[in-house]
Amino acid sequence: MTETILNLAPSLGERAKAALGKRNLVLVGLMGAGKSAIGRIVAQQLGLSFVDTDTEIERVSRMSISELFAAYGEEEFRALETRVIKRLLRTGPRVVSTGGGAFINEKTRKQIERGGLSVWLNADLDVLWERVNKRDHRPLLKTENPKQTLKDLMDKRYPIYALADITVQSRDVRKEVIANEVLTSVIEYIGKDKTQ
Ligand SMILES: Nc1ncnc2c1ncn2[C@@H]1O[C@H](COP(=O)(O)OP(=O)(O)O)[C@@H](O)[C@H]1O
Ligand SMILES: O=C(O)C1=C[C@@H](OP(=O)(O)O)[C@@H](O)[C@H](O)C1
Ligand SMILES: [Mg+2]
Repeated sequence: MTETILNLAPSLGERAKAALGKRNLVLVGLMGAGKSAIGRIVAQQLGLSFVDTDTEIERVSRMSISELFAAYGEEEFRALETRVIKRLLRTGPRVVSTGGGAFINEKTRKQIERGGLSVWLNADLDVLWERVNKRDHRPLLKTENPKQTLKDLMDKRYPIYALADITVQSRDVRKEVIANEVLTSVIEYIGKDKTQ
């Protein structure tokens, strides 16, 4: 006779979802940190919808990020990014993976602070470089020395990413490992935050 053993313990995703309640989860960090890739997995585990802000911007504008930068410049791109993120946060809860510059823009950062829990995927230069140098769709890295550009962006942006609610170290391990660390950190952070 076969016996079915039911595991009734809540999964990591279920526990993190209960902790998160109605809040959005917003991934921030530099290009190549894994925001888009990890956000998708985290959303699956939470049973929430997933949106990558660059993908959403490309959908509404019917242009690629590179085309937008070329046609309208970074300032216009940032204004569009702010509007898109505001709408996505208002219509959540969901997992939102932002583009690397979003959290650096003060207006967008305030929206994220109000509208969700932010997670910085921190990573060192070699990890980022290894990942971004395989593709060429990032307009800010179309420079003579893209690795140095990435380093300059790290110096400028890391103090600001550090303002995020939670930091998780992105590194050379399976994506699922990082995704689980994000979920565990959410549970720990909300457990400690007695104001919620
Ligand atoms: N933990 C990981 N291990 C291996 N590859 C990863 C990991 N996280 C991300 N990647 C890969 O690195 C590249 C950049 O990741 P992506 O999610 O696009 O970064 P971001 O959105 O932060 O710029 C993608 O090809 C992605 O599949
Ligand atoms: O760091 C930035 O300013 C940018 C990062 C990109 O997103 P990823 O961080 O997902 O590559 C994209 O939004 C755009 O190229 C600008
Ligand atoms: Mg991305």
